Amino acid sequence: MITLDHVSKVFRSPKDGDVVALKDIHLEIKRGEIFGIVGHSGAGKSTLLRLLNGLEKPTSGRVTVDGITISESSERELREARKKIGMIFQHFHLLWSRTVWENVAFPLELAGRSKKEIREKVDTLLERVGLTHRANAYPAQLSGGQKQRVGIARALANDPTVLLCDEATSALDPETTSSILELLKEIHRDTGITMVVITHEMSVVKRLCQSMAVMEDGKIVEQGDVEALFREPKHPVTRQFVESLITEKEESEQHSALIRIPSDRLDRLWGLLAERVKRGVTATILPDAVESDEHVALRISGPEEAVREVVEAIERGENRGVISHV
Ligand SMILES: Nc1ncnc2c1ncn2[C@@H]1O[C@H](COP(=O)(O)OP(=O)(O)OP(=O)(O)O)[C@@H](O)[C@H]1O
Repeated sequence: MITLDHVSKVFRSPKDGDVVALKDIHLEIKRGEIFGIVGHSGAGKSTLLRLLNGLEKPTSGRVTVDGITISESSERELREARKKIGMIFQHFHLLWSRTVWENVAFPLELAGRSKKEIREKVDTLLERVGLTHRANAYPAQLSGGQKQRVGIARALANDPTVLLCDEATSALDPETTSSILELLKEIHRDTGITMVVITHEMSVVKRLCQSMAVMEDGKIVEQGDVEALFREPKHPVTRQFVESLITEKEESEQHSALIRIPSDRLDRLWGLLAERVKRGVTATILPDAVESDEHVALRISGPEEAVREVVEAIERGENRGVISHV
């Protein structure tokens, strides 16, 4: 569906000299796939995406999208090709003086569709993204998530075969991100559209994409199946991205309970904990919270379910012992 064949891109600037944004990229994205491209800032992700809709031409190599050689197309051919390549952006890029309805109608007007066609299509798209009730609102009156829904409806106006997503959820809070990712998944399920998703958030790749490429310094350093790359990341940059997600997840899953027990019960507590340590439960004695030599305060930490089990077991087995929850 999408092929980049030995593509390089050099930006020539008389002031700053040459900037090599992409170096000998070879990439194939299958029809109907959701493909993630991750990398740190400046890795070349946006440049790669702009090559796919012909906003930039490669310095060398060939870019093909759905049978059209984008890298060799004329401006007129590109205008035609872009109708089939929708794009959504981090900052939405909506027309502020037009209503939601008029924003979605815009690409259809440009494509010369009849008024009736436009009316039907816009109504269907607004329903699809759940914004029928906001049709007459202006972008400034919408939440971030609603603005991105308008962006998605507009991108789908000409029934594209490819949807390019440039950091589409990076300006949104976690809850809104989830709802937009859900919407993109539904659209993919319903239409089979090929999606290219650029992001620096591994959680987005994990939830949305089937395959991915990791970029660094203008090159693809690793690519493949998302599950496989998460299971066995080889390149240090991939490992760094995977670890960033694990840390994020672990932090959100860590729970702790503070309890106070008689010191002479500690031995029995360690016995009880030993069975659970492999499930990620840890216990730390809190020296500052010790009120007397007879009692000790502990922090039990780990996954929520496992922490609850330990605390319940202490309460059950040593109910005379646990004085209180601190
Ligand atoms: N029009 C341009 N002129 C000169 N240099 C450019 C231009 N566009 C991009 N670059 C340079 O190319 C390199 C890759 O930039 P690009 O925007 O593709 O990276 P990115 O991975 O998308 O980063 P970010 O996430 O910060 O947007 C950078 O060094 C950037 O400064």
